[in-house]
Amino acid sequence: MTDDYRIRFLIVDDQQSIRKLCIAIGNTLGFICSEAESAEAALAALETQSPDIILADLRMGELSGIDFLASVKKLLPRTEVAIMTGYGSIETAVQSMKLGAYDYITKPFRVEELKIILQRMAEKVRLVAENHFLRERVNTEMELHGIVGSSAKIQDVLRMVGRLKDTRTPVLICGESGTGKELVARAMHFRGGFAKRPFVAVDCGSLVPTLIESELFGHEKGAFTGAIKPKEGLFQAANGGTIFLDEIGELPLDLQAKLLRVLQDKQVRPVGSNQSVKVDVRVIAATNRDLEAGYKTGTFRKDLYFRLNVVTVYLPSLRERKSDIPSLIQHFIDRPSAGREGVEVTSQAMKSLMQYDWPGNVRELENCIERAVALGNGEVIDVDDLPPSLQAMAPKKNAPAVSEGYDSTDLEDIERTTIQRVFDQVGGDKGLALKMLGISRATLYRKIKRYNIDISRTARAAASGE
Ligand SMILES: Nc1ncnc2c1ncn2[C@@H]1O[C@H](COP(=O)(O)OP(=O)(O)OP(=O)(O)O)[C@@H](O)[C@H]1O
Repeated sequence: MTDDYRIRFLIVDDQQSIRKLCIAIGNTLGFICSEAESAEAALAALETQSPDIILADLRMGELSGIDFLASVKKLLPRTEVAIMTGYGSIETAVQSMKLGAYDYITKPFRVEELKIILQRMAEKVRLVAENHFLRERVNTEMELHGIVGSSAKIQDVLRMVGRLKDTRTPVLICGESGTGKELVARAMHFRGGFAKRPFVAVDCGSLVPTLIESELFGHEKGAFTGAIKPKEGLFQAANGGTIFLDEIGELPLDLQAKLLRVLQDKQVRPVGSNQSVKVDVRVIAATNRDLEAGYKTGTFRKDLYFRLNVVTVYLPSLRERKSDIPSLIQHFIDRPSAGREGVEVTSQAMKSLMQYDWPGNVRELENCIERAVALGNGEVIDVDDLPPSLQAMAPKKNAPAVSEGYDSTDLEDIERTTIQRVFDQVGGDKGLALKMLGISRATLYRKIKRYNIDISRTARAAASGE
């Protein structure tokens, strides 16, 4: 994203020679440059263009540089403005900084000096744009890649997400690895009223033990060797939003005590500081370990367990909800990153996918489908495209059909009943059905046709409580 983002630069100065010089510098930095000879002309130009950065002289015509700056900030709050000033007007330059100018440069300046300021401004603009882009992407992904599944177990989880999305209550999510704990935590955050606030995910299991405290709570300059400047911790970064503490069971006991204090006092103390900082953070913790057994054997603090465990959400393993496998597969095939909408799974391959036990749960299924899509011929996923452990489950080609396990009729039945049940639940609302099934519109229409599903009939049946 950063590489493609070309900065739009506007120079505002009444001296043509300065404008020419600045445009030449802007060009060497790869900017898209434009110019205006007065503040009025620049404001008129802003009606049709929105530069990312502006360099403006302080003394130009009738409108003062300060008024110009104030108008730009009002019109385009994300545009960065630097001020050029003569030697005598440094005070005004300082005033302009207070009003939100990025920096100032005194005339005459050296080319290198101006280049550095412009580069820094461009970097800031790119970072802000990138953050915005990432946030949007996460939101879009949340919309597109919601929690897929229509089994009763996953529907219970979705109901919990709905109930908890706007509260600040600590939540503990329990489930095997790859069952979607982080996805559910993100849904609780991004679907609720705090969605615009930060969501910070921390994998407690992968933090270096000696650095966990400073990572979580920050540190002061000189707090330890290598702490050359103060650093904000992840709790402060999540202020106002949610911190997701994954693999909480991996946290060493001394850190568990410190975390408990943070939860009780709602303040953190950076390493090396004698002052605490207030934080307002909603904690969602997750574990694939049995924490209750942990406190009984002394590896997890009982008081912390009860603090975190105000509400528990249990995520079922994939083998407990095999009926969701077809819609998850379709979801992974259809999503834009796979770029393979329309790929079908052969019934032999589907049979293996349904029989397998999925110890790595949805993550393993996701990897398996990604691999199969990449290896496959672009039209179908067959047994040969699956990992060896799944191929072993498939009956040999040309061998007589096995009687146990799922045959293709079972699979079609599962799919038909799943789609039917979803329509019953949503009362014929195709948009909602699409979300719950996690498949594309085209696939849904294909399946409705193939299974001859009468949506209006099911909707009426649902409405009349049949
Ligand atoms: N119900 C679901 N619908 C769609 N995708 C899912 C679902 N559950 C999990 N996934 C996907 O499976 C992958 C693993 O999920 P996630 O990282 O949330 O699991 P986890 O339980 O937090 O794993 P771990 O315990 O290993 O950290 C992710 O890519 C996620 O998007």
